Amino acid sequence: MNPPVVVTIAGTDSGGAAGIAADLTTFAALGVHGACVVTAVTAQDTTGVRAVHPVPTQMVLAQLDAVLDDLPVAAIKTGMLASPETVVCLSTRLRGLSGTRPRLVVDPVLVATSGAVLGSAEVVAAYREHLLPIADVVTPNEDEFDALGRPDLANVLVTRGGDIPTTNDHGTGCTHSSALAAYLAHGLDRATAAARADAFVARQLHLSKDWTLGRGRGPVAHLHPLTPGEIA
Ligand SMILES: Nc1ncnc2c1ncn2[C@@H]1O[C@H](COP(=O)(O)OP(=O)(O)OP(=O)(O)O)[C@@H](O)[C@H]1O
Ligand SMILES: Cc1ncc(COP(=O)(O)O)c(N)n1
Repeated sequence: MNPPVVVTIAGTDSGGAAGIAADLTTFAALGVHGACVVTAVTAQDTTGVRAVHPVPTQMVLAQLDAVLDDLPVAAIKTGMLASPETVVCLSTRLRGLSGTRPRLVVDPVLVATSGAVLGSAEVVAAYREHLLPIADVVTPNEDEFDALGRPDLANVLVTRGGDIPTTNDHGTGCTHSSALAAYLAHGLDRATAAARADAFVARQLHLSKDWTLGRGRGPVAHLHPLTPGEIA
């Protein structure tokens, strides 16, 4: 039987903790086929974001069209969208889809765990006007919820960290929203998918809580460790 297909529309993180790397490994862990549309390349590590190179909007749309024209997409997750044009054009494209529209999870990545600002005021305005109204679920953290003007919408699910003591939390928001999209693609309702996504992230944070990767906020584990016998 075919796995459900989920697309992430997001940026890269050269340190492998957040963005596309987190999304695709989370999809693999949860049994969905992952496709990816790259919106920006970041030079980033566990300590911060050094540089951002946005992908031109036309190239973002070309990637998305290639995926949508060919694959039976069950769910889409958006992460860092990098420019207001990309937010607006993407929203227009998604709103115009005919047939059964894929479930849409919008993680409005505006502030990184390191504190770096990843979305300008223009990006925020484009989210509010164009993307939030068509999302099934929007998953801002507290800072992003504030930046968006605390929208009073039924589809907004504010994420609030948790009580696992760890500083290895770089990529948790990406992992969480990707898990939510994967569970929706498997056919779960929103409340069940959200509860499962919380449980998945908690388990992954436990797996990586004692890692000492990098000098800053280390990556959350995205996959499950294989036993030595399974690897060799
Ligand atoms: N320390 C923790 N203990 C338990 N669960 C956690 C912890 N940190 C994060 N989570 C889980 O991960 C989810 C996302 O976390 P959080 O809101 O901190 O992400 P973020 O990286 O700030 O999000 P974004 O991608 O929107 O910037 C939370 O809803 C929660 O389920
Ligand atoms: C490319 C990219 N996408 C998303 C995030 C946010 O993730 P986090 O909030 O864990 O820093 C990031 N830092 N980089």
